Amino acid sequence: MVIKLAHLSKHYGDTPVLEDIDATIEEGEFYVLVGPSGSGKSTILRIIAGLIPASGGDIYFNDKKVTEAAPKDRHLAMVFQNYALLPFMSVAENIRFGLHNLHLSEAEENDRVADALKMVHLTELADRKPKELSGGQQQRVAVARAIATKANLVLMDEPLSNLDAQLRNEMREELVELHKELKMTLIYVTHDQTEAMTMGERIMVLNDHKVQQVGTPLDLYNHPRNEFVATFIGSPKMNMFTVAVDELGKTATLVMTDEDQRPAVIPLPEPLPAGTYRLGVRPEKIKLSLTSTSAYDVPVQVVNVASLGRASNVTLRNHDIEFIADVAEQFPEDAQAAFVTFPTEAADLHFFAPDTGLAVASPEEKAGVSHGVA
Ligand SMILES: Nc1ncnc2c1ncn2[C@@H]1O[C@H](COP(=O)(O)OP(=O)(O)OP(=O)(O)O)[C@@H](O)[C@H]1O
Repeated sequence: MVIKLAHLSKHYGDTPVLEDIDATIEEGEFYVLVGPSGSGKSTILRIIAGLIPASGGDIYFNDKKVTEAAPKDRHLAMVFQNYALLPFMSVAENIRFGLHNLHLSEAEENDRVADALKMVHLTELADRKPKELSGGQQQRVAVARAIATKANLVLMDEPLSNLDAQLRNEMREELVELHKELKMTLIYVTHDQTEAMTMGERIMVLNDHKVQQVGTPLDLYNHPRNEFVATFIGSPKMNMFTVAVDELGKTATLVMTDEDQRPAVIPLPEPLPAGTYRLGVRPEKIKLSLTSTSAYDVPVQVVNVASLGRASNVTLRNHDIEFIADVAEQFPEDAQAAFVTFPTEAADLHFFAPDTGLAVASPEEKAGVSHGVA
């Protein structure tokens, strides 16, 4: 099923919740809606399901307009955060209950329940009541109930958020596998960018009632089209600096309030018009060493070393600018001072206009390679 959202909007009274949302979700795609709390993700899902009306715009399923269609006529399945299992019914009965509206023969119902149970590895627990299951098992029942309907479109709203970290990881992998097997169109809501990045084939990033960017995980990571996406996607976050590009457009200097040390000057791989920019640099692109190694490195104070075992996230300060280097080694925890080298590859330097927050197009993008909005 191909889902199209055209100029979708929603407001409650004067309060806007969604503004002009455009998207095409392809047949069989695992499509993730991600954004901070209140950005309107669940509202989009509920409008697609027909549970709430849009204030404006249209929805199409395979080119058929369904904007006004009743939920039962949309033939989709939904998995909610709270699972919504019926407590007095067994696991099998809960799954069967989801088939009620499809008017299948009893034999067909039995087959679908058995198949769904097998797919989520719950055959053994078919006769248990939900309260006799762990959180992860309850989640599996909710997923089984959705897949037993064989709906071409499945909507999931933060389905893993009640699970502990390890179980959440396992369930992420299981859902990705299940989707590969069943190939239904899946629209998945999460506020967790890691979840979006690990699961989604394409991701819509929402903020401030609007679509910020749509792309594959690597599109968003490598080519964020604005400062919001740049800092929302990735962990630890992309570092943001205010820099001044010189008259010749050949260097960017970190703008600092305290001028008594040597400023950080970054040679630019490609010239930029002179002026003030916001510069984003991913923490793993900042080189850190205990001794000075080049004319371009910058002395920094070490504020904190967070050891992850195989890597360290090191918080650094230069004058009043704090930023993080993510180094693939165990950095000495007692280090007080170090030297950083900023990257010099164009791909690792993300420039944004300070007023609009929009990415300053690289020559590649000017040549027409797009990392589009919708
Ligand atoms: N019935 C309602 N009346 C008024 N405002 C509402 C109503 N339902 C939702 N909102 C508001 O709409 C905005 C978007 O809500 P929505 O649930 O879609 O956000 P979300 O991105 O899914 O957030 P979360 O991750 O917290 O669930 C919020 O600011 C919310 O307060």
